[in-house]
Amino acid sequence: MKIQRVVVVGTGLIGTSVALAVREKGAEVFLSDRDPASLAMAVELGAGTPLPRRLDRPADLAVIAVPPAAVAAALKDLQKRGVARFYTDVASVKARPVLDALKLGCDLATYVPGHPLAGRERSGPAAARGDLFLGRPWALCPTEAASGAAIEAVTALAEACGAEILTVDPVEHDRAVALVSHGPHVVSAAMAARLGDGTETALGLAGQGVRDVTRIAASDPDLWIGILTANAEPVAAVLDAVAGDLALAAAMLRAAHGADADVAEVIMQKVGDLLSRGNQGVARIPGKHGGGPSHYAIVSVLVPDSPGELSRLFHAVGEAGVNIEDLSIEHSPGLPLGVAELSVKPEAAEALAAELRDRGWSVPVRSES
Ligand SMILES: NC(=O)C1=CN([C@@H]2O[C@H](COP(=O)(O)OP(=O)(O)OC[C@H]3O[C@@H](n4cnc5c(N)ncnc54)[C@H](O)[C@@H]3O)[C@@H](O)[C@H]2O)C=CC1
Ligand SMILES: O=C(O)C(=O)Cc1ccc(O)cc1
Repeated sequence: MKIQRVVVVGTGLIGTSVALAVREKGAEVFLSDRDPASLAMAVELGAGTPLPRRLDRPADLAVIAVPPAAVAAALKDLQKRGVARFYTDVASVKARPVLDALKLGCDLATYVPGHPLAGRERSGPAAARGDLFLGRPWALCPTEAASGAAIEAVTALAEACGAEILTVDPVEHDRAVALVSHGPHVVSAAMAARLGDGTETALGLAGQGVRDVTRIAASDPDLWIGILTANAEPVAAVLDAVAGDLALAAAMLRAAHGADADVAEVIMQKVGDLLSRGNQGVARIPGKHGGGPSHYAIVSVLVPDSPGELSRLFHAVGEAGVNIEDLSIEHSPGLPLGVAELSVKPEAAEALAAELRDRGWSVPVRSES
């Protein structure tokens, strides 16, 4: 099935990313948001046109991309207005929206709850990207009431976004994401919160490790309060287990400190066990399927920390005829250099690196996918 007309309600990060992805596949997209500024920006970005109060005929599918607690009411309203033949949502929790929809008397035959396991730590349409879902898991949680045609339509949406579909029961979904998404979010926030007490010197020494561990802690607290509230018990169970490991590690470190070397070595085995279990856990995370946003090659360039240097670099890349697909800048405060990581099409990377070196830029030999 090809979905040709899509309505997206909630033009934030996820809604606008879905809209951009299906637009790229040729679908006609109608957008709606309770915040006129979000809607205007999504339209400006080319994600679609504003949803009129009445469509001449229903869309194939409506995608509800609003906070979890607002999903069921939006579904009820859209179904009442007959906006689409089928409906889905993208909320990070699944059991609660289904229960709410049931309570509000929504039609569950045309509704297939969904959740793309892809996102960013930034909110709003400006952070959206059409390739956000490439190769990422997309959970579908159809209830028994869902019609085959509804499942087909929502499957077609996830496929059009380039995602890998996984069908899972809503309650099992929520337990699973407590482990792989919601628990990690709180752990990241807890570590990032410690940085509030850090001295300037400590923060000046921040390297990639602390950035990796705390990246998602920059996310919108209001959105996450809604997610955690709707998945409280499973998340609490993950946090208890993590807290147990951390408390044991702290106790062992104290016990080892000041103990005789041979005793300390035995005590530190316990901490070593945790680190080894950590290695095993990381190894269990499946690689991304298909080509995701990170299938670009990265060309790293050392950039002096002085005015105009980045603009000089971008000019040089432009002169080389290469498009920058994505960009990140690693810079530790106080250091005279930063590293600009330019994501470019893999076939352009080698020539770009050579061209930049010719122009006097320092480009360490490294290219990753
Ligand atoms: N942020 C992330 O990385 C991910 C978020 N999700 C889920 O996607 C949904 C949207 O999250 P984001 O796009 O990150 O949030 P966002 O804050 O970027 O966008 C949400 C948008 O919904 C609008 N909105 C809120 N209530 C509304 C209503 N009743 N009617 C119409 N518009 C309404 C807001 O004005 C805002 O523009 C949430 O349910 C979230 O759990 C799913 C995967 C990843
Ligand atoms: O930023 C990231 O890497 C994420 O993993 C974001 C994310 C947030 C919420 C979700 O429901 C799914 C994914």
